[in-house]
Amino acid sequence: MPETLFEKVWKRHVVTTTDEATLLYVDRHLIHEVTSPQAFEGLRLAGRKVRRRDLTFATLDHNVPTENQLDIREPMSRRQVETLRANCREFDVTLYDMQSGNQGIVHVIGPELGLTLPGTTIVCGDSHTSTHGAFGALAFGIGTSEVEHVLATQTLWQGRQPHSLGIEVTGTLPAGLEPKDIILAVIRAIGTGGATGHVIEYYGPAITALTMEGRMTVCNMSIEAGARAGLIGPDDTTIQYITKGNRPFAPKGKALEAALNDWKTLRTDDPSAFDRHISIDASTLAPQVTWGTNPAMTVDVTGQVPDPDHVPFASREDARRALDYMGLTPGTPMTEIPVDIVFIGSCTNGRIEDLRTAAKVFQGRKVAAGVRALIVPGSEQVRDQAESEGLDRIFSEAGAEWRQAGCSMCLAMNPDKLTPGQRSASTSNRNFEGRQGPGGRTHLVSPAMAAAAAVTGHFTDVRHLLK
Ligand SMILES: CC(C)[C@H](C(=O)O)[C@@H](O)C(=O)O
Ligand code: SF4
Repeated sequence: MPETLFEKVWKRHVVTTTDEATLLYVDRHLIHEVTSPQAFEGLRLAGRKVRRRDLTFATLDHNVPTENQLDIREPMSRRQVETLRANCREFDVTLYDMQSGNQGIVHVIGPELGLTLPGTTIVCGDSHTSTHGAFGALAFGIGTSEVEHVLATQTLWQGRQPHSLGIEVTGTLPAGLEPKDIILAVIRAIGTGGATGHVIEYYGPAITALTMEGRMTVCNMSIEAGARAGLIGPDDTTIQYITKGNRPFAPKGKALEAALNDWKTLRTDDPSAFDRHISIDASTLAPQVTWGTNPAMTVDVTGQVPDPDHVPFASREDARRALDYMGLTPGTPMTEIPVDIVFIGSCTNGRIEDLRTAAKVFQGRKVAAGVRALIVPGSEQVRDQAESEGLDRIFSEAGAEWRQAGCSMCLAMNPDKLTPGQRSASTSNRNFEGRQGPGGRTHLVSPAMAAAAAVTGHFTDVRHLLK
């Protein structure tokens, strides 16, 4: 029987099974300040220790102010940050604190440090843990009580084994399009519930052609299609990323040789092994822009705000409500919608490649009058790399704000927020009501498209700026 990559990784980590559940071993446990306080408190009350401190890594991301990290004014934020610091001290867990050189969004720093490896299980109290699947890891988000269970036992109870969904992406991504356009097009095609109960595996020539950064963007948003996780089989691109960078936790020497032999076996034997399967052709895609309040409410930038009677996966009422919240009129060309704020960052698109792509569009241009553009590196390493390449100067000369590392305007948990009615072009992954601040209106786009909106003041087909 042919097996999928997901099944292979799952099987390797089964500790025990009952009629309804499976206990999985966890190779890496990543932690941030939002979902860990009660978990540590639970350990404390039970008088337990962290079972595998060597497999547990923490960072600060959601609450971090990105203008000046050291100036945390919101009391709630300050408390969460200080609590994580105190918990890491008490339980002797490694914390990548602000200004350590390795702080950043948890899903950006895991791969950077070589913590994210093929064939491993990775969990974090955060839904976008699926990002790490780009390396052929089985990575998923867990709840706070599960965080406590993993801290105490290094294992996790799972219900029934998820089904597998193969998403083949054929063809070549046209110039000016980005991995973000692939994943938005996938969610647009299958809906926000399209992968519920499944682990997605992305494959095919358009996926193989992606860099690790691009693969992470795609896997990151698996969760927005309802999937439990998303992954991509490891190949030479994966191995280059792991072995060529300065990645302290990546295997070296003999351990690396053994790992490389093992990673070769980490692939789906045959697409017939998937429970379900779909295919999309990357060469037919145009840049994608969301118009509504979930990531499936997406159109081509060359298109128009849709008629609420003809919105796939949404009732007329839901589509009307979304249009109303977004302050949009059906039939308006997407390129006539002005933006107030541009946010380039997040665990979806806050990596070095994303900043390079954005910089190409900003180079020699200015942020349009009345628009504010925030460029927020996903980690301190990304920030340092971008500065060493002079990208920060390109952004500053264009009139954009160059910030410090954190989740920033992806969600309204730190000072970077939209005010009511403000409209953003955002490279993040969620656009529900209030996500970037109460009353804020979010349009999800790629970094190139976000930069194009910044310099023109409205959504613009970035392909015209790159000619
Ligand atoms: C705060 C955290 C629990 C949350 C998540 O799990 O995804 C956040 O990262 C998000 O993106 O909404
Ligand atoms: S960048 Fe956004 S999606 Fe990613 S972990 Fe932070 S808040 Fe969640």
